[in-house]
Amino acid sequence: MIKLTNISKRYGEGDAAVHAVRNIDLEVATGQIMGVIGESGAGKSTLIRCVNMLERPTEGSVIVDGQDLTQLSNGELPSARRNIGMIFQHFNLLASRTVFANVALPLELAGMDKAAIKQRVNELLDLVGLSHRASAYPKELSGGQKQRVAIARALAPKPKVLLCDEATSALDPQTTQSILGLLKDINRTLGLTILLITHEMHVVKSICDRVAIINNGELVEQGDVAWFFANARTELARRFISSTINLDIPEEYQQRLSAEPLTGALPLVRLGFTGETVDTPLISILSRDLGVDVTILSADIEYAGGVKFGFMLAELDGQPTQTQAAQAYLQDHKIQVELLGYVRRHD
Ligand SMILES: Nc1ncnc2c1ncn2[C@@H]1O[C@H](COP(=O)(O)OP(=O)(O)OP(=O)(O)O)[C@@H](O)[C@H]1O
Repeated sequence: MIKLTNISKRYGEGDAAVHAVRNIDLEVATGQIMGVIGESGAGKSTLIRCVNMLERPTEGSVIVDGQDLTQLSNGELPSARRNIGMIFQHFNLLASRTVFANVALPLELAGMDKAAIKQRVNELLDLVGLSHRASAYPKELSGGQKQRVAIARALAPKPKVLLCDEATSALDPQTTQSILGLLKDINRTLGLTILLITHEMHVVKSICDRVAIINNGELVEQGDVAWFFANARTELARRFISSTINLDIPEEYQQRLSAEPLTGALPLVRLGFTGETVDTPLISILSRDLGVDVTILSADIEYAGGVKFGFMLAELDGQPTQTQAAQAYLQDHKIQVELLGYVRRHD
């Protein structure tokens, strides 16, 4: 649905030039939710604004629904943009218009007749749960409600793609979750393709199917969300991931941890669950069939991108041959096993 090929965007010329985006290739399939994550200044806003030509890329092509937008003149862009809705961090509602009139605006501009506008706006307000606030003004709404109005307005021309520019960054955690839930619902019910940018990994984890990381204007890594959480290669990606997962080894265990398998010390392992992990009642099997007791120190197992993934820190208690067999069993079931060391028993 969206295909960016070799996109670069440079602001300014010569020594003062800023290369905000460099040689990015990115594809978002129809019906998918793709998240682009990066730190401040990485080039996220520039990239997403290139998708609807709010910024014209210096190089590369932007194909949305089969149409190369870089080939269109400024006069041809408005009609192509009807296929592409956009929402923003600060909502960008018109303060002088009611909720109803804000949502109606793109339909008025498209020349739709009044009765049809009324019907469509009412449908949209129903979809975003704001029918009861149709005659309110933006200043009378909460942040979450304002973003719902912005979503309804973006959906009014029935776009095939929705671009979300840090759409939840100005909202508190609970409101963020409700807006993300709404976006996911819309994605499912309308089959809408969504490209979002964010600096928060939990946004990606909550609703995205795929994720791409950008740094210094370049695409660093991309993949399915579940795969990514367990397999990310770069330090930056790991940093984003660990911002959502707390799997530190408790202090008390750190002190008793050694790299060598001292007599009587028990292996401490970090288990990684990915989209490929075979669903298995692993703790019962390790203890019943392999004679290994498992003590879970901490675990963060989540459901994202349609699969379970996450990590677990666990101590394996048994004879060395048994704990080795247990690790082999886990690996056979596509659980990643990282041996962190051996924990001495209390003196
Ligand atoms: N209109 C502009 N003129 C000149 N430089 C710009 C312009 N817009 C962005 N930049 C520069 O391009 C780089 C990327 O900015 P961009 O806003 O795309 O990053 P971002 O990842 O969205 O950051 P943030 O999360 O802080 O908004 C930055 O160095 C920024 O200063």
